[in-house]
Amino acid sequence: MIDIQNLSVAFWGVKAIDGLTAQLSAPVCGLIGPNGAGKTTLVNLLSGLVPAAEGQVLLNGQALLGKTPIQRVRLGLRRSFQTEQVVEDLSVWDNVRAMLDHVPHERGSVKAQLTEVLEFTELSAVATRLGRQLNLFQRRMVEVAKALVGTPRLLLFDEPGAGLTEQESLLLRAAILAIPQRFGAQVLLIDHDVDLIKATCSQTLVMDFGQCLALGPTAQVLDDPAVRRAYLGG
Ligand SMILES: Nc1ncnc2c1ncn2[C@@H]1O[C@H](COP(=O)(O)OP(=O)(O)OP(=O)(O)O)[C@@H](O)[C@H]1O
Repeated sequence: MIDIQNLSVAFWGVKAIDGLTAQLSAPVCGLIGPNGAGKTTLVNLLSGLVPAAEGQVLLNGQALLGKTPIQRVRLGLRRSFQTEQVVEDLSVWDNVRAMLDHVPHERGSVKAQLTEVLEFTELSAVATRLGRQLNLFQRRMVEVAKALVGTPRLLLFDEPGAGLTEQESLLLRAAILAIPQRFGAQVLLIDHDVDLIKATCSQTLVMDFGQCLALGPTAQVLDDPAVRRAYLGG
């Protein structure tokens, strides 16, 4: 559960997030909005990369703001970036294993955990392949696998579907949908692919000019005339 209370983030006096209040409780939540709406700023704020000017954010009841990025990782917060952070000279196995050096891991042995997340992300067959030998989809799935090791509680996925083929997008969709139950983590998904949002997110927050334009069940939100005007061009 992400509880955002009256949150503002400013860059040089310009408010990228402006008094945002939202309770995101669904297992998979969508975050959409036009370019410049403040979506990436919100993810950066949650991960501890930018400070808040005011407000509060609670993750499962625990205050996030004021904690360092690594303290947030230890609380179970994980994120993927728009540009994948795969180490080119490390194998898939070692890319994911490197993440385990930084996170508490209680679920069985290292080997068992890596085997589990590589199987879940359909990367077992390429576990020994180097980062630079992977295609875009495999690189994206390495990001997902890295987010799943340890004890994740909240996964922030920033446009994981961008540039994927329809078939790859379907595989990603199935993985995202299965995460909450299989790993006990909530997912916050930013993507411009409305079909991906519709298929995976039961609750969606629409941001515009750093504010909440709409929040609620995804189908209802996407039908909202204000959302259609601001974002869907209808
Ligand atoms: N580091 C920064 N310095 C100054 N302004 C910034 C910075 N980061 C973001 N902004 C501004 O904050 C606003 C929100 O940007 P943000 O990247 O969060 O939007 P977004 O919704 O993620 O957009 P997109 O869909 O294009 O990724 C924009 O006006 C942007 O120019």
